[in-house]
Amino acid sequence: MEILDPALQAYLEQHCPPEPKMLITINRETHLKVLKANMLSGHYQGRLLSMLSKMLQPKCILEIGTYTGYATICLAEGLVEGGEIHTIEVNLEMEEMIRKNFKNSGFEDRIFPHFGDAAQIILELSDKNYDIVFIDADKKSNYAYFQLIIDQLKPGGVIIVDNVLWKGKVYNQANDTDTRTIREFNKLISTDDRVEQLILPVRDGIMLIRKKQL
Ligand SMILES: C[S@@+](CC[C@H](N)C(=O)[O-])C[C@H]1O[C@@H](n2cnc3c(N)ncnc32)[C@H](O)[C@@H]1O
Repeated sequence: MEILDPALQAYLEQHCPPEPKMLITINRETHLKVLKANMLSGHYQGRLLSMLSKMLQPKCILEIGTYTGYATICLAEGLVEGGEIHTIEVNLEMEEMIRKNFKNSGFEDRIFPHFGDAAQIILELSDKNYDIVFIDADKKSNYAYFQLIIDQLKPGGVIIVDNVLWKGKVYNQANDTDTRTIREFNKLISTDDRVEQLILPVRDGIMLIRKKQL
């Protein structure tokens, strides 16, 4: 899932804050016990999520796609006093590990895990107003999630979307369904007047989407 030169990636990791101990444990355990461990955000991207969260000082965050909870904890690091993060995971087999990781994270009282299909659970959380939304689940639903949550995103709030460069395929000749879907998503966002957006060439491509102030 890397588009960057591995030597550059290693250099970036050497020059960012160290990975907290708890996250090293989750990272290692995910690689040992869970399939598709490359889905986990990892050290550098995790520190980016943490830094963005600390800069935005969110009161309420939504994450779509919990996996083993690594990014949830990174995002929780920036919550203001009394803030909360809701995170949604469809794979019920992950529940035990997710709950254990949150219990050990030091943020247990602020993290609210939800288990089920994101499209349904987003509707159940319709009373929330978000400062940050991290979209990192089934990529084909990215635009549906964007449409579902945009009205609940506060003006100035930020949506972070993972994997928007799709291993570099979006800007190459690739024409498979997944690549076309992500290309279309990137295009739709770049022509939406409600937001301004920027793609960062981090890991597999991170899009920052900021909702304009009214
Ligand atoms: C890329 S992983 C998330 C990684 C995590 N955000 C991190 O950075 O460590 C994607 C997760 O989304 C979950 N997922 C896929 N489709 C979903 C859906 N419709 N609703 C909720 N979760 C979904 C998958 O089961 C998987 O655990």
